[in-house]
Amino acid sequence: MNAPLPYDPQRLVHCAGEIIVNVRELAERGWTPATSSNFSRRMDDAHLAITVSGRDKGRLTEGDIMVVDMDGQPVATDQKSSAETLLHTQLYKRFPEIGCVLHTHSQTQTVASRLYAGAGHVHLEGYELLKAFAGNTTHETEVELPVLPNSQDMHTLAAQVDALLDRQCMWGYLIDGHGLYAWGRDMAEARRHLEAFEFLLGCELQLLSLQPRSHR
Ligand SMILES: CSC[C@@H](O)[C@@H](O)C(=O)COP(=O)(O)O
Ligand SMILES: [Zn+2]
Repeated sequence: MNAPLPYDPQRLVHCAGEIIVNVRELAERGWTPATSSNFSRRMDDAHLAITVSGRDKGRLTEGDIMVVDMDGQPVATDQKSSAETLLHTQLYKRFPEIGCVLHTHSQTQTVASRLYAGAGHVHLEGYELLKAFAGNTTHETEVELPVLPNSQDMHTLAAQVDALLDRQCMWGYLIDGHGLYAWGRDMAEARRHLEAFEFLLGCELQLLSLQPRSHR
């Protein structure tokens, strides 16, 4: 007889369904090219539902979502979770209120990460859409979106993220030449944050391209 699952299977069905529906829409916008990107949803205090590594994120089905514990270990499956699982679990472990982490590779995010890697952040100020970030109530505010150097070593990346989180409250970060991580208390909030970053980065890139070369 099989051992009982340490999580609620109905919760997995619910979380996987949310991931599949939302990620399909993000993929249709071209934000998950060539199997890139990864997505997760907190199931309970000890488990998250996360995409299996290497899958085409535009065609996810229930079999492409698996369960890992807060140390990133697969639970009741021999599938391999996202290569970037640690960047998800570190957020869930640190912030019990976080319920969803979304990582995408749109062209806007990738170009912005290259342009602002030297500065180490993208400064966003004066936009009405800054109110999309939880806690902001006016456009008269500033958000610094950090840009981290890329690494294939997840422990190096996670250490950089932890150092940033020690210093500032944030809802996302860019990785140079790579993409964007954004999160929130639930899927709707994480998606709102992701879409807001995408829109604001697009605005900044367009403003830059409209500036005369002498002012750049
Ligand atoms: C296809 S290249 C992108 C990957 O290296 C990685 O950055 C990524 O986002 C997807 O990795 P995955 O292991 O499928 O979660
Ligand atoms: Zn990635």
